[in-house]
Amino acid sequence: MRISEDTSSQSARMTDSPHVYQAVDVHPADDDASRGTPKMGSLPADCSGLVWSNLNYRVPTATKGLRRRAIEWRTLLDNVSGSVHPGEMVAIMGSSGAGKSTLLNSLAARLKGGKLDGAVAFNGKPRDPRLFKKQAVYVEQDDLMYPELTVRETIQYAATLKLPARGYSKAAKRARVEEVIKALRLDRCADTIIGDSYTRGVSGGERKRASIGVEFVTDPEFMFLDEATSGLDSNSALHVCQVVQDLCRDRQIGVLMTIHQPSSKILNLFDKIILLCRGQVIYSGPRAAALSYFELLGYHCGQHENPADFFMDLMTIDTITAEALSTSEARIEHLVQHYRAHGLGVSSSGEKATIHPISCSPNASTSFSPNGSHAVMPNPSQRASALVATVGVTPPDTVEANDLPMATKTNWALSWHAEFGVLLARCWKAQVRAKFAIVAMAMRAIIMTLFLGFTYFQLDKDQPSIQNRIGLLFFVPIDLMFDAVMPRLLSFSLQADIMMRERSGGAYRVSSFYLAKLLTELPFVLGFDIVYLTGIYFLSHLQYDAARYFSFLGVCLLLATTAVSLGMAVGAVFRRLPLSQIMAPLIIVILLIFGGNLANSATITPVLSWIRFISPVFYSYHALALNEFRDLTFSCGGGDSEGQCLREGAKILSYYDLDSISIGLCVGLLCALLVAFNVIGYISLRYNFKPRMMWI
Ligand SMILES: Nc1ncnc2c1ncn2[C@@H]1O[C@H](COP(=O)(O)OP(=O)(O)OP(=O)(O)O)[C@@H](O)[C@H]1O
Repeated sequence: MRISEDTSSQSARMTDSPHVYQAVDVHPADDDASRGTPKMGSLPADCSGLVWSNLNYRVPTATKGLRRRAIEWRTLLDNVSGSVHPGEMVAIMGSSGAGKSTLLNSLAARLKGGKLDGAVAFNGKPRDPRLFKKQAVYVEQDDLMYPELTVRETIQYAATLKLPARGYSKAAKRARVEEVIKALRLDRCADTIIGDSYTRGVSGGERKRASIGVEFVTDPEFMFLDEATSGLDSNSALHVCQVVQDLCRDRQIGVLMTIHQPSSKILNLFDKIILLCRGQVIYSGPRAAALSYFELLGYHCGQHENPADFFMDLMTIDTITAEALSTSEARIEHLVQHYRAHGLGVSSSGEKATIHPISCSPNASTSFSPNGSHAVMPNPSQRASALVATVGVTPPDTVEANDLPMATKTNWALSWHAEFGVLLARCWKAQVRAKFAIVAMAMRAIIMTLFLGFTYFQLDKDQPSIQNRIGLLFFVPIDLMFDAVMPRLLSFSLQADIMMRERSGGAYRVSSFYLAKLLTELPFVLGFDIVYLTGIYFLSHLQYDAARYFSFLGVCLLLATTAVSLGMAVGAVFRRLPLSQIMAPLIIVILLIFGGNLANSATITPVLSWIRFISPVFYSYHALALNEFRDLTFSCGGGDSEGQCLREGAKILSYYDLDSISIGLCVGLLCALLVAFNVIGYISLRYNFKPRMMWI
């Protein structure tokens, strides 16, 4: 690439030479003709596809001074305009940090925070949040899917949950899944599990195509893809892009994707490219015309050079030396300014004509002049006004989709019961296939049974056995708490992220997901707990009495259920796995300090002593102790000369301050905590995992 020319001489050439402009008159006749699109000058009434104008996005970056809080704003998108029409595949390119994802997210209404303004239209109208969520799908960079499910099952569940029951019978949904599998060339791996870093599943390219299939199954009109080729080898990347191109052409859907340094083969698949540098456009137009455009500005792409590398070099800010830095900054400034001032060039007749990004016809110049003559959109604000005037886009205030009144929300594809059934089946399938987790739970149950059972083996009814019983009955609730809470965090985090992605397309309700998740966690936890609790009950020789055994089991299982709910609540409240993994043990430790054994509640400051009332350990420990010690008599061994022997169970309970509440009350309050934790978990899941959408 030769980009070392003096930019002032380039400017001079650009502005002085009419020949240059003639050559840059990039109206690919074949493109227009083949698509039968209207020519410039006659803006079609139906401006199909996605059109945006003058997007500006700023984020607050810093506050200055100790007293005065002055917010600094950083501009991430600066007057960005463009369009993607049906059947068109468009790439957003730029170096790292150029703003590619920011632009993609702003168009997909997925930005979080900051200030966005400008105008966006879809099919000639402002985007309707409830419709756009269905019309346009977003394939995220991280392919979040259940690792235990096969490709076919993954796409099938997406179809079942997202395609409306009215209009799609079960057979029609199955047929649609097979169609998608075929279109994405996933036949060979359709029955292979997705897999993850622990379990081998499909390849990276297949995984990406499966992830596209999950979104494409709803037959969208538009597809956003974020870095669809990242992490893939060149062949897989090409394959993914070819598949996307086929979908785009066959279904006439618009495709906008961010891409990092594509190979020349991949680049050639795109109809248009948008080159971004520091949030500013240096080129937006037909891919085929880009090299001529830069050529005429004095930047030559070598014959054997990959054009994508050439574009990347053009956009790279060279920070190696001060001189290189100023040269590259000057080059970029010049490219930005030229693009803003002239668009892509002027017509061969000498009139200025822009192939303007907010064109309503693919690759055609846009003119808003009524007589149809070529005209330039002189400046960004005029372009925005023109878009407003011609396609009726009035930038509304930013709203969040979930803040819309109920009446305007999207209808759910399935009834609550049907949705719950599908989610329950999916969660259950994923749970039973997580063999590693099941084996680990079984091992834990066996090890703890043997360890505790033989530590407290066949307790007598003498004085030392009082301490052992107390220790065992306090330890069991602690162990159940850790065992129920900690493993829940990881699976909850992954599945809640999947839920958020699915809900951003309006797939299902939070309540059905939450209940399905809770109910699929319980059978394994409670099943292994029954084995473990029964083992230690009989090995340690707690009271051999059916009623007492079932009370022991009942209280412990209620505690385990409460703890599973606590685990889900912690995962939902703290949102991020690393944070919830730190907070969960902290919360458990606090609850066990106030569990009634380690600290005497009478001596604790009232500021803290209330914590025992929200501690499931406190209630379960009390209930288990009451269940065991009531009516039990202990021997005093060598006599009771000091009068310190504790003979009756009632006295022992009183001595340890365990007789203040009844078993019934403990059970009732444990149930209250169970409900409270689930309410907290559900509300937090609803708000912390809410897909935040920013509409303009
Ligand atoms: N919310 C935010 N607050 C502050 N800066 C942000 C925010 N979001 C993005 N940025 C910054 O904006 C710039 C553009 O980010 P963006 O993720 O769009 O870049 P990108 O071109 O997609 O980069 P990459 O290819 O490395 O993913 C980056 O410098 C990034 O640090």
